[in-house]
Amino acid sequence: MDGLPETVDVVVIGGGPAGENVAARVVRGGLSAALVEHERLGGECSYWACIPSKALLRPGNALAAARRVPGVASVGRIDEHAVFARRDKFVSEWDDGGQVAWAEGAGVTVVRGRGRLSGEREVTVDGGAVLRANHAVVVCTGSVPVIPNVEGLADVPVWTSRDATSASWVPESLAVVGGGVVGVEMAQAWARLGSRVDLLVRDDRLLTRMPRFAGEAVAEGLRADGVRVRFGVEVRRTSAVDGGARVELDGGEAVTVERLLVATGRRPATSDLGLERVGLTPGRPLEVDDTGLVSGVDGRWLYAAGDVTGRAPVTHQGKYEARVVGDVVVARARGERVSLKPWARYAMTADHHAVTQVVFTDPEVASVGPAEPAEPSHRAVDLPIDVAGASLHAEGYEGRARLVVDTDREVVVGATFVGQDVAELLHAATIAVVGEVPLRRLWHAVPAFPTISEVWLRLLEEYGL
Ligand SMILES: Cc1cc2nc3c(=O)[nH]c(=O)nc-3n(C[C@H](O)[C@H](O)[C@H](O)COP(=O)(O)OP(=O)(O)OC[C@H]3O[C@@H](n4cnc5c(N)ncnc54)[C@H](O)[C@@H]3O)c2cc1C
Ligand SMILES: NC(=O)c1ccc[n+]([C@@H]2O[C@H](COP(=O)([O-])OP(=O)(O)OC[C@H]3O[C@@H](n4cnc5c(N)ncnc54)[C@H](O)[C@@H]3O)[C@@H](O)[C@H]2O)c1
Repeated sequence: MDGLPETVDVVVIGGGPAGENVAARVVRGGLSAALVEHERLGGECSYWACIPSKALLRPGNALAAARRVPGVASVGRIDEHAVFARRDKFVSEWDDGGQVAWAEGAGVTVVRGRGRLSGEREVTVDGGAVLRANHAVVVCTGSVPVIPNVEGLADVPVWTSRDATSASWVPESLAVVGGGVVGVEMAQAWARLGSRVDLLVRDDRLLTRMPRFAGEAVAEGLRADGVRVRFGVEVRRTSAVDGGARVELDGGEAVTVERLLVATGRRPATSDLGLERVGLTPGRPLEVDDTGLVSGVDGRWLYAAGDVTGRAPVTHQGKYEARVVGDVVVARARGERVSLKPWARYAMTADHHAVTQVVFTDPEVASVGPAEPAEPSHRAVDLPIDVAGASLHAEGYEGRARLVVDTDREVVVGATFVGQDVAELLHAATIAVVGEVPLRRLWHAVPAFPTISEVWLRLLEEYGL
């Protein structure tokens, strides 16, 4: 590890989207930063999560959209080789050379190897190099999949989300365990690429953190693609058959498939990080305050951002947290006072009130803030998306929209949209929530005709304006 600085202002462990953003902000603020990454710079999102999964979904969504427009002369079929080739381009053939060049160009020192905390402001990298931080260590190690304890799982060909996003062949049949975001996105992507898919869900609906109508619409979309969606089923045991897996369910029923995708959630990656050296418990999320400062460690030097905190495990919220942490570390290094007041310059307030998420299935689900009324003053305003823009967009357009309104303050606190191409409706809702725009002022934001956004007007009318 020749050439490493002996001390650096900030050491960041984990070079996913969160870690890269912390390092870049710190350097922008005039401090030096070392970014320690033991796999690929860019993290899960770039190579095995957001990017490849969306590259696999987009062709199917485009084809389905074209089929909903009578008069589009000839609509082809999905060419899986072209889909995989485009996906491979988006993940840079799993080569992080471009990311390393970007980081170094931004003035960040990239250090290859697994980093572990070895004392106050100190990180030891595989091979024994020790990095000492003048100001802070920031943990951005992300998350790892949770694999359920099912008898026989070790003996069958299991896919995790890494396999499901990087495979370049289409299994004849695929069972997907888990009705969360990975489960529904990958069930649809692989069904549209040609697999016969069984989606095995232990709950009574999909996407349990979204409004019930969202899960119902996605289930209908999956069924239209031939996915067999089964609710209330638990995998009891699995066994190997003919290069595939026999999956036995509670109640004695079984399915035999070529591959079994386990999509049963993720947990923060903190088990091999040296947390015990600083008085914290390995395996637990890193609890942080709204500046990203880790609780339970004295001296204000340990911060965290991204999936590892368990606050809002999506890329864009992790990057938001990272921008806050980077700026806070710079501000505190300059001796500036940092306010924790909601919506202050250096507080991650959006994590509590305005987390955004898009599920990129067909139909899409786009949400911000609470899915359901969470306080006595909250009221849900629900409508089908039934405006001219929608029916022009796709024949027989079906969608739903919900606003959660705080009736005391008369502001929108949450919104959910379900339907084809609703993802781009989301930012308007996010601005309304974060800006606490009074409904009576929102009334003057006139949606252009004929767009799907006209549903905003209908929602405000439904509320009573
Ligand atoms: C299939 C799938 C699809 C997804 N799609 C979306 C999506 O469309 N939109 C969205 O917003 N979110 C999506 N997510 C979630 C998103 O991937 C995560 O929220 C995001 O990657 C978190 O970023 P992060 O920087 O916190 O962690 P990660 O991206 O996990 O990066 C952490 C990095 O730290 C490194 N690391 C870990 N431990 C160490 C160590 N001790 N030393 C050195 N390096 C270490 C890892 O190698 C990794 O590179 C998806 C997730 C999955 C699984
Ligand atoms: N578009 C996006 O924003 C996007 C896409 C994919 C993933 N992600 C993020 O990645 C993370 C992981 O996604 P995920 O879908 O794996 O997790 P999740 O928590 O969203 O869903 C996990 C699902 O697995 C089920 N489950 C858990 N244990 C089980 C068991 N033992 N047997 C059967 N079912 C079980 C749960 O009931 C749930 O339905 C989430 O935080 C998600 O938000 C985001």
